Amino acid sequence: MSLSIQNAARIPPNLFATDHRQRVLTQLRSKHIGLEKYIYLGGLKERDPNLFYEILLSNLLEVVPILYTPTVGDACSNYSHIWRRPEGLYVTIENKGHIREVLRSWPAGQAARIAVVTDGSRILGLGDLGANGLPISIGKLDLYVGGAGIKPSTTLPICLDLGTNTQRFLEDPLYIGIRRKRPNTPEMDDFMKEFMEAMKEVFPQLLVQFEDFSTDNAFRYLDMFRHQKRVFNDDIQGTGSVVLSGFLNAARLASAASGKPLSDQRILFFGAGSAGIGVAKQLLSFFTLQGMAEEEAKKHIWTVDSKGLITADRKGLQDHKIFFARTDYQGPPLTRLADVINYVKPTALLGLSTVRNAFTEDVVRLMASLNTRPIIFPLSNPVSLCEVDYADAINWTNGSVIFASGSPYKSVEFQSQIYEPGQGNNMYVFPGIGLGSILSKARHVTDSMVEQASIALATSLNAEEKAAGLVYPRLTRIRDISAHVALAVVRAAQKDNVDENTLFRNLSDDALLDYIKAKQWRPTTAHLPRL
Ligand SMILES: NC(=O)C1=CN([C@@H]2O[C@H](COP(=O)(O)OP(=O)(O)OC[C@H]3O[C@@H](n4cnc5c(N)ncnc54)[C@H](O)[C@@H]3O)[C@@H](O)[C@H]2O)C=CC1
Ligand SMILES: CC(=O)C(=O)O
Ligand SMILES: [Mg+2]
Repeated sequence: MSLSIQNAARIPPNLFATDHRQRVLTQLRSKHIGLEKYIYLGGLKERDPNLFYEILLSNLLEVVPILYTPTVGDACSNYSHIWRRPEGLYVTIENKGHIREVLRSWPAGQAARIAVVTDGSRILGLGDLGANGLPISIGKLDLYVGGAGIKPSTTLPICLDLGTNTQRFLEDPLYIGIRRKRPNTPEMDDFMKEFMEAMKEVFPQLLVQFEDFSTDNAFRYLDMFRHQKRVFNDDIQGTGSVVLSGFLNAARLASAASGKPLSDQRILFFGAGSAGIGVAKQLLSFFTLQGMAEEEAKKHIWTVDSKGLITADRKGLQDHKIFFARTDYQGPPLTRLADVINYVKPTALLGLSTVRNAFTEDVVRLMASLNTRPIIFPLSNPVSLCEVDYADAINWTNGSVIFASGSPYKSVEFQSQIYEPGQGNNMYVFPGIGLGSILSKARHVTDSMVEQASIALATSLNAEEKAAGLVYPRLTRIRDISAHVALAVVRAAQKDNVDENTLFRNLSDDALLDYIKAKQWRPTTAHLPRL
């Protein structure tokens, strides 16, 4: 018997590709725990990557919350226990001195175009998970493939294993990382410099997305490398971009309801870490795009951290908090959120604090009493750390809230009406920022590329989405949206003269959009399991 006949005989006679897709979905749906679904999908990706991406693309609303927030949070928290096979690259502090060789071991070699790199020190809002952080890099890259059509073989998930300061992992016999505490700043700086140099040498075309570094290091390494390398920070820039976008649409809805000018927005940030300050800086554009000077725009933004309203007279203020520290508040420290709201009278309350249910009934009702349509964005991930649940926000505002959360919520029925939440998550922009940067071979990711991505997303709502009062487009359109975002990113790269690939300069927008869409990788359909 020939080998091919032997192989064919291993496929059951009545196996058809369409049925098999349904079989896979049935198997997935038979699992009732998120983490089990995550493990199942990981196995599917290993067995049949094509089918995995097909299932992802045709069931985005069901599958994204498993591969990404919230379930990826469980996967990271438990990664040492659920680990099955190598899925990405670990570069450890012990590799210092020969990081190039470690990078060269990546099977796809120079084909890599996009790497998501975490050091596991602040995974979502779950803290220092050390080497368990790898699934966040994998999940983000699944969205690059699903959302933007980046070819799977060109993606590179990396976890930098520099140790962990979380004692329970150091004591866990199954912990997969190096058993040591994290290095001090000079040691980490040396490591990061060697790592980034080696990345550029081994993968000259590669764009690096920094992900879930603890706040100080997030700002530090973005500042250190952004003007030398192809790199951006998703938590600072990606989140800034996506929230500006949702905010542009939310402010229009609020302004239409109140009759007040758009520029009257007063924005209160609850949480002032990499995400909070990253978003606050990007939201300055909301005002400057309307012609306001930056100094004036800054006056429309207040920030709160675990010690209360951030004021310039506070001792030992971390560097990243200084820019928005208020100089105009005199009085005792304002530590209760309700007191800060009574003082600031915000039109918008944005949560990036990791504090579950911090937006209590009092707080939400207070926002509703101050505004016809209060903008409330509880953006902390995963759902277990969200500042307020959607159903509560709808109930406590009698349906008037304009809402977007970091992790997904289901629609809510209130007084016989269905309300649909927005999801203000950087997943709406990083795939398009990456795609546009890769296609234009951008030397750097400039501020204008990030801002234009945001505007492209904000203007991508179709008539039906606008009529439904949404602030973000539906996720099911993510491929199309990412293509529009990528187009805006390419154009901004050209204006900033950072496009090494200048071939697109003479193309019309329509022609370039067609080109981008044609470049999007798609899984082949109607196949049977591989032998
Ligand atoms: N929706 C999205 O796309 C994104 C959401 N995030 C989420 O944002 C959250 C924060 O991330 P980072 O800024 O990097 O973390 P971080 O830990 O640096 O920042 C948290 C901030 O919240 C403040 N805070 C903590 N407890 C508080 C309390 N009781 N009252 C007031 N403020 C308090 C801290 O002082 C700090 O300023 C995480 O949950 C993360 O998942 C981050 C990036 C993107
Ligand atoms: C969404 C994301 O990047 C975060 O929560 O860190
Ligand atoms: Mg992140």
